Amino acid sequence: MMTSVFIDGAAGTTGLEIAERLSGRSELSLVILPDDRRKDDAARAEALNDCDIAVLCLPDDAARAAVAMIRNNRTRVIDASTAHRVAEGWTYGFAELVGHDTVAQARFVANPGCYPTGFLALIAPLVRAGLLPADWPYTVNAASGYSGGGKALIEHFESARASGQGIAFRAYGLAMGHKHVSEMKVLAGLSHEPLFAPSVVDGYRGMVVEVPLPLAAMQAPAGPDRLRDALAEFYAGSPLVGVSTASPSEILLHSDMPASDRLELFVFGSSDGAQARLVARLDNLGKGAGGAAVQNLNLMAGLPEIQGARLTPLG
Ligand SMILES: NC(=O)C1=CN([C@@H]2O[C@H](COP(=O)(O)OP(=O)(O)OC[C@H]3O[C@@H](n4cnc5c(N)ncnc54)[C@H](OP(=O)(O)O)[C@@H]3O)[C@@H](O)[C@H]2O)C=CC1
Ligand SMILES: CC(=O)N[C@@H](CCC(=O)OP(=O)(O)O)C(=O)O
Repeated sequence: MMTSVFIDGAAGTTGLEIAERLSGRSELSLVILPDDRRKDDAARAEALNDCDIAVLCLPDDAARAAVAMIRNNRTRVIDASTAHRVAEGWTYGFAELVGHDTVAQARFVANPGCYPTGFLALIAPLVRAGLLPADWPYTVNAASGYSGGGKALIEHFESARASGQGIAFRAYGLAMGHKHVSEMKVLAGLSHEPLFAPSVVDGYRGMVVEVPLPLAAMQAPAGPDRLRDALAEFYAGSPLVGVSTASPSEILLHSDMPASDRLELFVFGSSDGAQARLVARLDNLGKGAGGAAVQNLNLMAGLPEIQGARLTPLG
């Protein structure tokens, strides 16, 4: 049976990525409003109520308003925004962590944030397995390509470059309280909010999310090798998430990285096992947004999770 999919916000950075991945798929009928009606609430309400699955690629307030426009008990929703990630009645759309069947059966799915995708992929399975403590105040250092901030940040970076005042690195979230901190805490089952230090670099897409661990000071029961093995076991068989056993001396983001829906995890450790650096590399617009939305959509539509996925290596 054909599944009808409406992308609300299809002219935005995430919306365009999802539309590209879905175009040409014969098992889906894609609805995108023309430019002159894409912000017309009557047209949006009609499309939201007519489709089987609505994918919201909107700012948080507009996403909440879109959900309120749904007047039936049938339309299913995938929300790419932060609005519903820890909200009651919503399923957190990280199938590898919450279970593929849980996503497949859900009506309301909140797509994970891009940074939390990296953090949770590393930390949640290890805390669950009792290999890392739930009550440690974790630190998250991360660098994102500038498409992570949507059209406004793309314009900011590209106009700065054009004016000869290009930005190589931007640290932000300096007042703490970034909007991604709650989902990191809740979905990893932590007692404390992580200390989150995000930044943006001069590349369009791609991100590195790192969690440094002073394992000896934490009195963690496992060393780096055991943490890596546990992650490899947890993601064994996943077509999208891989744990690297190679030991690269650097983790790179290229400024012209191709789109990819893959997520790569690394565990580096000191020779005495006292310290480790857990690192995730992903495409903020891939597994961090558009790729995750397509994976969730496939599951909800009863299709193979990687249908239409981009499986290009990130490195
Ligand atoms: N960029 C990323 O890497 C990631 C983004 N996300 C989330 O995805 C969502 C979309 O982000 P992103 O694509 O980056 O943002 P953009 O700003 O690039 O796109 C948002 C789109 O929504 C449109 N829009 C705004 N208000 C309305 C409205 N009331 N009705 C219809 N359309 C509206 C905008 O219109 P206009 O073009 O006129 O401004 C724009 O096209 C956000 O919630 C973001 O946090 C999640 C993970 C990663
Ligand atoms: C580089 C940059 O600005 N990134 C965005 C997060 C992008 C994203 O993940 O959006 P969600 O909040 O919907 O998850 C930020 O830090 O606000």
